[in-house]
Amino acid sequence: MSQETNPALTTIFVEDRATKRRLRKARLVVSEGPDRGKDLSIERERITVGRSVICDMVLADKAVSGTHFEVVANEQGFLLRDLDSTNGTFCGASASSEALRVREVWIKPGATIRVGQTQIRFEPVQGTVDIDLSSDDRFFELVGKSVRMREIFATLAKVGPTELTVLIRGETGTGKELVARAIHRASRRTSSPLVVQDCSAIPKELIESTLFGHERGAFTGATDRHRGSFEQADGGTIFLDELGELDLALQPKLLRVLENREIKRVGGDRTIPVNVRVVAATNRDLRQMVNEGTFREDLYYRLSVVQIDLPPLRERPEDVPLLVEHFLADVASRRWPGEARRFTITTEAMTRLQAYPWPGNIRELKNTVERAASLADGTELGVRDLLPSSQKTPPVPLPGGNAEKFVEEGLPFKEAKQRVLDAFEASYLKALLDKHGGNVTRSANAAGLTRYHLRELAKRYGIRDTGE
Ligand SMILES: Nc1ncnc2c1ncn2[C@@H]1O[C@H](COP(=O)(O)OP(=O)(O)OP(=O)(O)O)[C@@H](O)[C@H]1O
Repeated sequence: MSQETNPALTTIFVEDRATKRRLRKARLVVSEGPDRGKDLSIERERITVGRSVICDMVLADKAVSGTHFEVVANEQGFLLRDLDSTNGTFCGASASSEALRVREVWIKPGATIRVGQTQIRFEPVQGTVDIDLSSDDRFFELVGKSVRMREIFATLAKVGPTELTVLIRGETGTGKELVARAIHRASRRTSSPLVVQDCSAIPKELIESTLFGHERGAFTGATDRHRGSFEQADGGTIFLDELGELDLALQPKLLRVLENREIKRVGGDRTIPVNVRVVAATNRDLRQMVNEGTFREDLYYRLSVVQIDLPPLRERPEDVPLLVEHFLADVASRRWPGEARRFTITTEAMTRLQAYPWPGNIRELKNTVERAASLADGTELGVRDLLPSSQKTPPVPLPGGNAEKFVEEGLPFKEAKQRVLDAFEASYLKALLDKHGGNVTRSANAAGLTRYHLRELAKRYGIRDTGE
């Protein structure tokens, strides 16, 4: 992958402090194909092109996938990334040169992109777009000083007080629930309830009645009338966590609530109006699921009015010191209430924490720091105290048998489940890739995963593949 030197995003500093980001404008122009003449100005950090209405540039070409490719602007340039399209994305320096099928490539002005029967030119445009950064290092309970987090804080400050539906995307432990809480607290709904509903934690047959409630006698065991999460959240906010796990059959019902703001209890025929703001989160790429037909396009369209992409902690190590300080102060105030005693941490230990990739993100960092501080004899923490849990303890053996241990340790359900899942995903992927000689295409086919999803997982667990 050859790299462009001209950054698409530049950070502007005032006296050592990043104050805003500047995006170099560019545009995509369709030069051949059914949509000839269509163009899209790139004025955001990420744009998607494909046949689906959820895309920023919608193409009519039948040989183009639902979400075909994206262009991401960052400090290195504009990155073109194929989104696991069926017919591939091809790129050449100009229309006449031989185009190469690409998975990820830095594109330069004048580059020609071919998808299906369509040819698109990538062109520079005069001018820039300024992206605001918050001047604060926190937003309600969220802490972070990195440019990416302060950009998110600025967005949250803007969308919080509105009624807009928000979709939060991020790996596990990146703070999606905390973002949802912050949105609720920044809204005018803050004196009404925030109802948190983890869609992956409810058995399939109960999800409809959990969300929308049921009438007495609606099904065996429904001895009383039950108000669902939407009714409970009336006047407030509902946070639908792990939305990617929501059964396809239930998705039209959720869509109806978003469109009409009314629900029907299971076993009832009365429509009940609900005044609820919806914030949803997922650790999956829902665009990809739309492409695969496992997530409804119209529902995604409704949900993604505002999208917040939470970066993994390994991409913002500059946030680690502030987070560590925040968690240590928390433990100190619990351990020595009313006293000024504080924990400190050696420079070497902090450097190690910043260098570690944190697959469990902030949740893992928080647990590591809190455990070390709770067990420490003194107030200075060194490298030995702070070895991340995953480096200290042997990998968790697969399910069964361990549940009692988790409970005994007082591990929250979510975290215990995550540990087992992580261990499973890592060993499954490793075995899968080993079996297929590191070949991604064959491994993905054998496991019924998309190449894109498989590569994302491999990246997360630091498992090497051949890239084929
Ligand atoms: N920016 C942050 N500042 C302070 N604490 C944070 C931040 N982000 C996450 N945390 C803490 O890390 C833990 C995990 O956060 P949270 O539950 O919001 O993550 P999540 O993305 O919703 O995880 P999952 O996908 O597993 O549901 C929580 O204890 C939360 O308080």
